Amino acid sequence: MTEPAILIEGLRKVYGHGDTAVEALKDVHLRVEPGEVVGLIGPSGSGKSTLLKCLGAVIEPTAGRMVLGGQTIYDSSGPGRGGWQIPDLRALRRDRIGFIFQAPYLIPFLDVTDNVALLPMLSGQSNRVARERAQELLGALDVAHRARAQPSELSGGEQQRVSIARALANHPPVVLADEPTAPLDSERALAVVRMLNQMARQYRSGIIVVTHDEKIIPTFKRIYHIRDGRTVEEAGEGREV
Ligand SMILES: Nc1ncnc2c1ncn2[C@@H]1O[C@H](COP(=O)(O)OP(=O)(O)OP(=O)(O)O)[C@@H](O)[C@H]1O
Repeated sequence: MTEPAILIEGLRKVYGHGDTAVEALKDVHLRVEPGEVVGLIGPSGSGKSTLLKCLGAVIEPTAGRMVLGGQTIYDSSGPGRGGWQIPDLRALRRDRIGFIFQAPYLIPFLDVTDNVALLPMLSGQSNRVARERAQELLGALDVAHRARAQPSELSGGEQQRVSIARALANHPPVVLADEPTAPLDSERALAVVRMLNQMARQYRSGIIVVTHDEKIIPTFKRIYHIRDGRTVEEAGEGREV
């Protein structure tokens, strides 16, 4: 059996201490295979952002285990006192996790190619390799013709496609997408989902999409519902897009 792209077991996160402590995640279990896109759905305050922040190594969980691309990154029962199992969390975020947000957040003074090539360059790839990767991804996402444009010259949909290319530029085993389709109309929202599925298959990434968007929820084959800090897995409709 292949290693899952993402494996989370018994994840718990408590904010604060004593009387004011908030147990945002109580017992989260989740598994995403390479090439798979899963939905993460839950009401406001259920713990979705907290889970993404733990997975993205932005905040430290309180207990449990997280494995990304076969490597244990956090284990509260791990060696020593338990906790993070890798020394350089910044390198982990840069090299192994792609982030897609509701807004594209492109760097306004870099052109489209440089926006995508920046991360591979920061990870030590040569200029030539980083630009080749950027061109390949821009082609796959149908924005190659805008490669030399500035972000301000692009439509909203084009900017979002460039932000997807940027998230995939280091071929990360894990991509975390936080409400990536919220501002888009139905057609564009479904196009983004189609691209995420295609990119997941092509680069063998596991993708988690946090969403409230009724337009795209029927497209997931598997959905994790999070309620009151606990996850429940459910088969989705898996509608073709
Ligand atoms: N930094 C923090 N300090 C204390 N409590 C927090 C902090 N961040 C989140 N919480 C609490 O943790 C719980 C889960 O919050 P979280 O933001 O993860 O939910 P969410 O599902 O992402 O909600 P939304 O859909 O509204 O963004 C909530 O009760 C929230 O008030």
